[in-house]
Parts: sequence; structure tokens; C-alpha cells
Amino acid sequence: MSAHGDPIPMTARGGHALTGTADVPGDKSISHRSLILGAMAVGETRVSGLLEGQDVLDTGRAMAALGAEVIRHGPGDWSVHGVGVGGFAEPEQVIDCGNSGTGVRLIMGAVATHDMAVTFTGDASLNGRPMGRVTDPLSLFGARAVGRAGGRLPLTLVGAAEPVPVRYATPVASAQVKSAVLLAGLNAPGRTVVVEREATRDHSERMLAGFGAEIETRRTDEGFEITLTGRPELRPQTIAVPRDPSSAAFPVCAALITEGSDVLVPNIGLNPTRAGLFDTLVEMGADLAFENRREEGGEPVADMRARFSPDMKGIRVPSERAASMIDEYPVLSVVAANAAGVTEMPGVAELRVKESDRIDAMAQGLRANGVEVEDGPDWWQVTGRGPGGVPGGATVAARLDHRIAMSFLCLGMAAKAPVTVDDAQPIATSFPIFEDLMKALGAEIVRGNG
Ligand SMILES: O=C(O)C1=C[C@@H](OP(=O)(O)O)[C@@H](O)[C@H](O)C1
Ligand SMILES: C=C(OP(=O)(O)O)C(=O)O
Repeated sequence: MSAHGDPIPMTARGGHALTGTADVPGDKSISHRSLILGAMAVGETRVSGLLEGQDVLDTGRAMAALGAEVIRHGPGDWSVHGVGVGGFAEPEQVIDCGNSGTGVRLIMGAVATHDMAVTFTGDASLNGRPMGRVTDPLSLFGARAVGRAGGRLPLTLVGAAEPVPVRYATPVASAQVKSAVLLAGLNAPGRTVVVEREATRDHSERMLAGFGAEIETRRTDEGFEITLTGRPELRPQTIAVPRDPSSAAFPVCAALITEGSDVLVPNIGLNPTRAGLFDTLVEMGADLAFENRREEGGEPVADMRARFSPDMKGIRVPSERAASMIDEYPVLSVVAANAAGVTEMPGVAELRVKESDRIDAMAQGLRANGVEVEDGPDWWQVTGRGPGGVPGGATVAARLDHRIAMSFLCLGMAAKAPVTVDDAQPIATSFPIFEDLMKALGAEIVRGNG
């Protein structure tokens, strides 16, 4: 659901070391998928560590509207009584996915091979994002979409009465597109194949296999070819959601740039399709240690320790790494602003179609705080001012984008003068305990204009 009420400005002020343990919430991508696949299994799936951010809550509500029974037993502890593949019922109301691209695109995929019509909407951010990238491949299954200009939400999807399986090569590196096609393929007879040139996060594939679907990934000359056999009976699972590396990125990056900091972030999911930020930080010279590497619930995890790193240097981030850290570029640019030299970030056009145009949002806000940024259609670069060298002092627009809001608050923790974001409400979509968690580490964050 869309954020309501007046904006909540928030200000971060520097001069405080961050120390202690940061227990970040569950992984957003895996949380969405637990609810959706749980709803498509026969019987009760039990989920612990579910992220209770607004994006995921909206997906839970959508699953209930489609006929699944979704119950909260306690903090992060949920069950989903699924209706089986092909068993969704036509919802009586519009499905409001709020701020969530993952929610709306995956659910569109899941309903596209059902003989029914579903209308989707979201907040002002989501209603501005491109949906043709999902409705195009869904039309190959036999679904039809009618939306606003450019295929935007609100949009009605009329699912295929007699779906056929599909072979689809994704034109953009997007796990949401890949996952939408795979979820549609679940209720199409025969084999649905998705080919992606670059590997994107593979949580859907891992989880589909865990629920008992026949799914296999092969490397071919075209890239990664994923083949799913349709109409499986999905077996309900017990899922322990690992903690979100994209949320861990905030306390980790804030610690790296704030003098005297030493923060432990336990149990972080380190799936290689998600871990690009940490490779990049290590290459820049970050003091980052990974302890207790292990596997939990089919996903690699480790405890991460981040210490103040005054000797970080700018690098050119390889564009092949972009998909594995796509949500982390905003906070990387904050680290880059506190490193020595230039950090170049090529091959990132996708950043322009997230909750906001993230290149523009960060470039404008960084410039307002005294940092030099250059950008083009699919690249940007930040000239670092060295440790503690960012002047700060400006108020920036969060643009309904949680990652922009959190990134600028991290900037303020290391800047010479406070940094204010005009509205911190979107943070609740992915990291509802951000403010409390950062304050517990020692950060000075206040509501208001500081
Ligand atoms: O599949 C997912 O869970 C996600 C995929 C990514 O989006 P794209 O598929 O648009 O790259 C990412 O930005 C988003 O936060 C979560
Ligand atoms: C891009 C993001 O999410 P979504 O696409 O699900 O809105 C994100 O969380 O950074």
C-alpha cells in the first residue's frame, strides 16, 4: 500500500563512531518469493525471519486476495496455506503492490497463466515504472495486459485460459523479469525456458527446486538457460529467510566511512548473485572480514565485520558485476565520496528505472552536499573527497525511494555538517528498523530538519 501521511524529514549528524552488532532484517527478495511460492504449493509453508517491510506485507495481502491463507504467528514467523499451482481465485479488488517492483512483477507472472483478470496498482513511484518488460513475455503465454501509456500501472492483466509454454531471452538483466516468466511457466503445460545473458539473482530457481519443481540451469553460448517443467505439485516448505545483504550494506558502509567504527553484521545472505558490493568494497581497500561462512536453507551465509577504513581508493566497478549489486550503487556512491580518487560505475542504465532514477537522485544530492559527480545515460562517477571529507549540510529529496533515503543518512554520519532527507517514510518498505538499529550502533539520527 502507498505510504500515507505527512513526510517525515530525518537528519543524520556525524562525529559518532558506530560500534556493536547490527541484526538486520530478512532478505526482501527471498521473503517475497516465500509467500508467493508458499501460496502456490499444496498445504502449509512455514516461514521464519520474514522481512516485515511494507513491500513484503503488500505481497502477503495479495496472496490472501488470490485465495491463500496467510497468517502471522509472531515477529517474522508466518505461515502460508497454499492453493496449489493453477489454484488462484480471481480477486474481488484491485491488487495494490505499494512501492514494490518485485511484488507486482512476480505476482503478474504468477497469475498470467490463470483464466482470470487481475488489476494492479501501486504508489506514485511504482506507477511510473516500466511494466512492458514483464507483460511482453507474459503475452507469449497467452495473457493480455491493458495499462496506461507505456504499459504503466494501473494495469489489468487478463490471464491465459489455455496457456502455452514459452522460450524467452530477457532483453534486460532482470531477476524480476526472469522470475515472472518462471512463475507463469508453473501453470503452463510443458517446458518454459528463460535465457539470460548475465546471471541475475537466482533465488527463484533455488526456491522452486526446494519446493520440488523440475528446474535446471545450463550455461550455453547464449548465456544462462533455465528450463522449468510446468504443472508440478509444489510441496510446502519450511523456510528460514537469511538476512538481507542489501540492508546489511547500510550499517557496513556507514561503519567503513565513520571514524572509530567496528560493526558486526551476523547471518548475512552471501549468494554470489547478490554479493557484488562486498567484492567491490574489498577492492577499494575496505576492512571487511567474513567469518563463519556456512550454508543455511540452500543459501550461503556468513557473519560480516566492518571497520573504519581510512585508506579506501576509487576503482572502476566492472559492468559485469552490476546485476549482483544493482541495489547497492546508491550506498556505494556514498563510500566513493569518502574514498580517495574517482569511482567509475559503468553499465548501470537499470538504475534509472528503480523506485526513482537512482543515478539522478544520488548525483543531485551528492552535489548539493559538496561532492563532484558526473553522469551519462548508463554510467556515473564520483570523485572522492577522502575520509571525512564530505562537506554535507544540504537537504535532499528521497523521491519515494528507501535506498536513496538510507544512503543520504549514511552520508550524514560521516560528513562535516548534517545531511537531511525530506522524507524517511519509504525506508519502511525494506528496512523498517533502520532508524533504531543505526541509533543503537551510536549514530545520531533525529526526526526533523536537524
Ligand atoms: O528479483 C528481485 O527480488 C529483485 C530484482 C532486482 O530488480 P530487477 O529485476 O529489476 O533488476 C532488484 O533491483 C530488486 O530490488 C529485487
Ligand atoms: C529496486 C528495489 O526494489 P523493487 O524493484 O522491488 O521495488 C530495491 O529494493 O532496491
